[in-house]
Amino acid sequence: MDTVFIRELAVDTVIGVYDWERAVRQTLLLDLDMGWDNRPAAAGDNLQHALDYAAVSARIASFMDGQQFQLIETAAEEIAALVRTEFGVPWLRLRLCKPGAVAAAKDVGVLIERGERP
Ligand SMILES: Nc1nc2c(c(=O)[nH]1)N=C([C@H](O)[C@@H](O)CO)CN2
Repeated sequence: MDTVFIRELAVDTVIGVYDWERAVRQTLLLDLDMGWDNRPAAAGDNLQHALDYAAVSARIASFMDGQQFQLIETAAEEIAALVRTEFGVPWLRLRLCKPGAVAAAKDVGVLIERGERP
């Protein structure tokens, strides 16, 4: 199984458990590794057989634009389900970061793996 990946995708959304967070938009950063067989796309040099990272990125950004999750755990779970269902991704690893959430930390977030890696 090959991988198609996205690094540091910035998505703006309403996210957080505190009152002030319900009234602002914040930026999350997302790293995504997606299992995919890249050989058919390479053999035909054809995007139609590829997992289109641009389409995945745009869909995630559009989805998160309209959400108001409290926890990044929930956001990560929903993004993972969307990518697996809509793009037919059998396995993924998603790292969702909320930079600045803890002033003394460089970064905080969650890392999840969903699906089976063939
Ligand atoms: N495991 C988590 N811990 C915390 C979250 C979260 O989403 N998952 N969120 C917050 C607050 O919203 C925080 O980001 C505000 O700075 C606290 N802990």
